[in-house]
Parts: sequence; C-alpha cells; structure tokens
Amino acid sequence: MAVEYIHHYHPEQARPIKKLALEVDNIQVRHSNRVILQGVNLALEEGTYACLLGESGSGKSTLLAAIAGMLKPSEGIVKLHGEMVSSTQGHWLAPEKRGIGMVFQEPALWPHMRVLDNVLFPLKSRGMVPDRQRALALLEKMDLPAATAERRPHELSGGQRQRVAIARAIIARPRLVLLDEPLSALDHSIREEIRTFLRALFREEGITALHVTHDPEEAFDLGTRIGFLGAGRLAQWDSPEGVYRCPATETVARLSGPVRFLPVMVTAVDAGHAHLSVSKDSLRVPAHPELRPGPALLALRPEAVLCDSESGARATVIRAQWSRGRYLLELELPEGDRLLSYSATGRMGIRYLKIRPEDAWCLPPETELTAEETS
Ligand SMILES: Nc1ncnc2c1ncn2[C@@H]1O[C@H](COP(=O)(O)OP(=O)(O)OP(=O)(O)O)[C@@H](O)[C@H]1O
Repeated sequence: MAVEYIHHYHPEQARPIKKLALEVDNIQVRHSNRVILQGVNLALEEGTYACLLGESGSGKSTLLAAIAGMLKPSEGIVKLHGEMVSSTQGHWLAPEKRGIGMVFQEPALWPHMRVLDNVLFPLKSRGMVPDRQRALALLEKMDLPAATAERRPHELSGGQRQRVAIARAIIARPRLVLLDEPLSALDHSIREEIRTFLRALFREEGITALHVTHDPEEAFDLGTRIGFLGAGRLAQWDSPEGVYRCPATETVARLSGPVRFLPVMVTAVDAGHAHLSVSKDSLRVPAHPELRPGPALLALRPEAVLCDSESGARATVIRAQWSRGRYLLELELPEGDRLLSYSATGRMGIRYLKIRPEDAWCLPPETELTAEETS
C-alpha cells in the first residue's frame, strides 16, 4: 500500500502545503542478524497526530527508538523538519539534540522533585530558562492545579503522574513527541480522560506526535493518521476511515475493528470493484488495488451485514453482545462461516442476512511474511 507523502502544491488545490516534521525513508533495523524492521517509510506533516498499531513484537517500539536515536538503523534515513539526523552516509544527531519529547508507559518522574521541577527539568537540563508560568499553564490545562505542582510524584494518582509526564514531554516545545503505549497501564476511564487532554493540548500547541498503542479505539480516537506495522514492515499508512473501510491486509482489518471474512471467488475486477457471489447473490464490491480474479477474502464489518431483513441468506445467531446502545450479533451461516451484524434486538435464533456491497471490502488472501523472510 502506498505510503502518503506531502501533496505538492497545485494551483487548483485549496489544500495548504504543510511542512514535514518527520521523514523515515527505507529504514532497516537488525538485532543479532535478525531483521526487525525492513524498508519502513513514513512521513508526518507538522501538527499531525499519528497512531501506530501492530501485533506484539511487530517492531513498533523499535521504530520509535530508531527515530529517537536510541539505536542506529542498518539502512535508511531519518529526517526531522528536513534535517538529516540519521543515515548510513554518516549523518548522526545524538538523541538529546533531536528535540524529541518522549512519553513511555511508566511516567518515570524524579521521585525527589516536586511536580513543577519535574516538568521544568527538560528546560533546566538544556540550559534554557525554566519557564515556570508555562509549566503551571500546561499543568492547569491537564487539570493539575497549582497546589498539585508543589507535591511529589508519590502524592499523585497514576493518571495524574502520567499527565505530569506529558507536560514534561512538551514543555520545551519539541519538534516531535513520541509516545510508547502511554495509556496502557491506566484504567479505562482514566485513559479516556487523558485522551481528551492529549487531543486538546497537542492541537492547541501544534505538536506533531507518533503514538504507539495496541488499542484500536485509542488509535481511532486520537489519530488523524494511522499506521500498521506487521512483520517489521509498514502494512498501511492512511486516514482512520481509509484503514477501517479499505484495510490493506487481513491483519490490518482484524486489528482495526470488528470484522469477519468470507472466502470468495472473484470472477472479474473492474474500476476498483470485484465481482463475486455470496449465497447465490451476485455482488460488486470495492476491492484492494492489487486484487485479481481468483480466490479472495471478503472482509465484512458489522455495518456491512443487515440482519433484520425478511429474506436473504439464512443464519443462526450464536452470540449477542450489548454494545453501545445496540446488539453486536455473531451469526453462523449453514456452511459454518461466521459474520457480525448490529441489531436493535438480541433475539437468538434464525435471521436473514443481506450484505451492503458498498460497505464490504474484497482483498487478496494474506501471505504471512516474517521479518526474517523479508531479509
Ligand atoms: N535489543 C534487542 N535485541 C534483540 N532483539 C530485540 C531487541 N529489541 C527488540 N528486539 C526484538 O525485536 C522485535 C520487535 O520488538 P519491539 O519491542 O519493537 O516490538 P513491539 O511491536 O513494540 O512489541 P510490543 O507491542 O509487545 O511492545 C521483538 O521480537 C523483540 O524481541
């Protein structure tokens, strides 16, 4: 799937040009002769909040480490705001000079310092003026009033400590903020609360962010761009809608929300659509650009399957789960394939299904590659 780069200016285009805050070009990382990342390209426009999803061990943290300068890639380049900070031709900017703010799963605050001094630490350590007013304003925006600024980290809750860590990461107006699973150790309600702060504060400050998470809800809530790493490669880099509606692979589809797959035979492909049949119905559905006639997978989100019809393919409800004001049903077709659908009722038993072709997506069967095989 094509990686999106800056859209060059064209007089007819109303879209303003934005500068690139980060360019990663053809990065390869090896550990003990094992390829961890292979040919990864991505570009972040200034002010973008991008989220990176991927299965455990797919190389997400390794990519952040390569961008931050905590490891040297064996191939490829990294540029920050147009400046080459890492290349195999000898460019190398030390991590502390890259102007990157970092937030990890654990806040890692200095226990002996007051909250205010923790937030001011990046300024002091770089010999910059410790801007107390800015620190207090950032804490205030994170709903941490002045009295909290006087406390020590152990006198705060886990969610408050992570908000302090976020304020510390942005105090020095970094060129880029990397967040590695920053909310994973927190309760659901606290995660939602901090997401609200992150969204508002990062937009207000115009900060560019790359946020690694394993939680699709978090990625879709925060990300204006979403990337997927699989076996050390970037499988997709797209808008949230693009990822959800047109996933590049079966794994991306699974990791980006509820979905089931039907094995189908594509008889023809025209103008980005595949012709196929499901339960004797002929369908023309949007298709992956690399799809060819032959065996394929039909990816069906719950929205693509209507189950309250009077007629259609017969299926049995095998599970009904109350989900945000409606039921998410799992239905089994006579051949044993399973689909998901939303319904106003959780009634078990027989339903008749219809597929909404415009909400379906046809993609080639996945060929699983491991990072080692790609080397
Ligand atoms: N220093 C290292 N030496 C050897 N192998 C490493 C090293 N660091 C990471 N790896 C391996 O690289 C692969 C990718 O690790 P990484 O932590 O980047 O994955 P991840 O996608 O962030 O995983 P998770 O979601 O579980 O945190 C893993 O197989 C890991 O064991």
